[in-house]
Amino acid sequence: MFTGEMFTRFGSAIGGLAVIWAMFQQYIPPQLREHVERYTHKLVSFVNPYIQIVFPEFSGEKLKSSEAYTAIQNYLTTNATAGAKRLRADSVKDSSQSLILSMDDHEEVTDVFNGVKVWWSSNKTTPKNMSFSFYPKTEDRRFYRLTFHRRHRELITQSYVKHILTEGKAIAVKNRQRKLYTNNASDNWYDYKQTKWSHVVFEHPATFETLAMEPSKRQEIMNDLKKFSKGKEYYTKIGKAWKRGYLLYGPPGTGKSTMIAAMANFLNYDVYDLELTAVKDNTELRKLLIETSGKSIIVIEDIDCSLDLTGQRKKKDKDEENKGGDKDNPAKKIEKEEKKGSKVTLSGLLNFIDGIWSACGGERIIIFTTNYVDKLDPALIRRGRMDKHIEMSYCCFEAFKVLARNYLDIEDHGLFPTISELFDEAKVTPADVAENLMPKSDGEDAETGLRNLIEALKVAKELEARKKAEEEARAKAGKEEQEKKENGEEEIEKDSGKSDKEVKENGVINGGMAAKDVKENGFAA
Ligand SMILES: Nc1ncnc2c1ncn2[C@@H]1O[C@H](COP(=O)(O)OP(=O)(O)OP(=O)(O)O)[C@@H](O)[C@H]1O
Repeated sequence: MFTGEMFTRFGSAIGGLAVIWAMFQQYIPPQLREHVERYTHKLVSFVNPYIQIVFPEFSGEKLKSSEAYTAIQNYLTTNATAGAKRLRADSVKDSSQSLILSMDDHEEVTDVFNGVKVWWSSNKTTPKNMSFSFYPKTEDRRFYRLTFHRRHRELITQSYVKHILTEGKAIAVKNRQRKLYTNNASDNWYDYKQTKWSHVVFEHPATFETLAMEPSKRQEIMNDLKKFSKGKEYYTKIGKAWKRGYLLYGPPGTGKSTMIAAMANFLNYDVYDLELTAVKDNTELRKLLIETSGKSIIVIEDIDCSLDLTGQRKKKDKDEENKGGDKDNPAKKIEKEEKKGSKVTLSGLLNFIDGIWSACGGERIIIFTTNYVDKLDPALIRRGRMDKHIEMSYCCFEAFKVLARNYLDIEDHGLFPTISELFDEAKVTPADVAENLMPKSDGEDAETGLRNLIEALKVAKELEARKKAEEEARAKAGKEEQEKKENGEEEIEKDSGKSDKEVKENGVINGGMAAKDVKENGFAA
């Protein structure tokens, strides 16, 4: 127990030390002071069994932000701040809503690794008389200090520090604000009309859980993506660039864009939405490719409309040109040039997908989408380039159940059997189904949505039946026409056979008659 007397003694001892320290600072020459301080430190560390490692926020000659510091910050924020009493809240760049909590200055937390306890403290120093500073905004030098017992030196320096850095980096990848990039023409005068990536925060809510498609197909895609994202060693082993191409095809509204968002969220990748028509030429395309980061999905939507990439269309254009069509029609020519807008060629695009540059910068997924897969040049989508072809098709009952869960919060309903039957005969896209299920007013119940859908399915079924009947009628008419043609030809053949016979028997063809006449009458017709 402290008594009043002890407090007094303690106070006067501290006061005495402070006076000695002040005199030491003032009267002892700097060189001697340095020596004294050095030996004091040595003495203290000899007696003190604890070791300390300091991780400064900025390091190197150019005072670059230290990766280790950031990794430690992430690690401590996630794993150790539960024990901290004073936290600092910083807002996240590009997001007005998220905050990052980290240890406040001079706060200390503990961590345990393989049963060994360590101490982390967050500190800062403010250098005096800094006339010029490399530091952004502040002159404070922040650092983390790790303290541990010297008997664990090997474990901490060799395993724990490595563990912290790996974990911290993984947390950074997980927590990072993902971005959606698109290529726009630059506003700068010096590179006017060069396209550049610009970005916004990627915040699409689609996931594989909310994606309406057949469950086995969905699982197959998820497995494929997982295998790819963990396949660094495998790709190195087989000597192939770490990238994968997906072709998503199907009618509008079947969820191609939604699938891309779900893939990006599943893998935690950035998305580069490449507008090919805005790219000037192959060189610019390559430049854009090099600027993309790893862990990203590069998307070219509606590839069939993006460029004149199909062999057939090229051939058609050539034929037209040969006929002189566009040569004589300047307006048409200009219109065609404007439509082209870009000089990116098929070979330029193939190079983009699997040329030597496509291997730089880490793992990437390239996705093409199209509503008309038949229009694409087979070279563009052959396996190896577009490794996986995914058909996004009309809604089936299984896919509907996902949408019912998403939109109406129901797993089952008395109307489901009716809906299931209708799906067998009606072609509707998931977008149509979603639109019908979405409540139109507050308080609208699930049954109203389902009944709306049933009506829409009935209409679609009728349409489908009418289309089928029309097709059948057209096919029948075609067949009849063909038969008529064949019969007609037979008749003609019959007729012509008869006349041949007649000719043989009567010699009544012009030439024959003429010959006969000549013989009989002595003149030629
Ligand atoms: N499979 C699906 N799962 C969940 N929602 C879907 C699905 N398909 C479509 N939708 C809904 O329909 C809307 C349109 O879908 P999306 O844009 O993904 O279709 P798309 O096939 O890319 O169409 P387009 O070819 O016209 O670009 C989405 O916002 C989504 O709400």
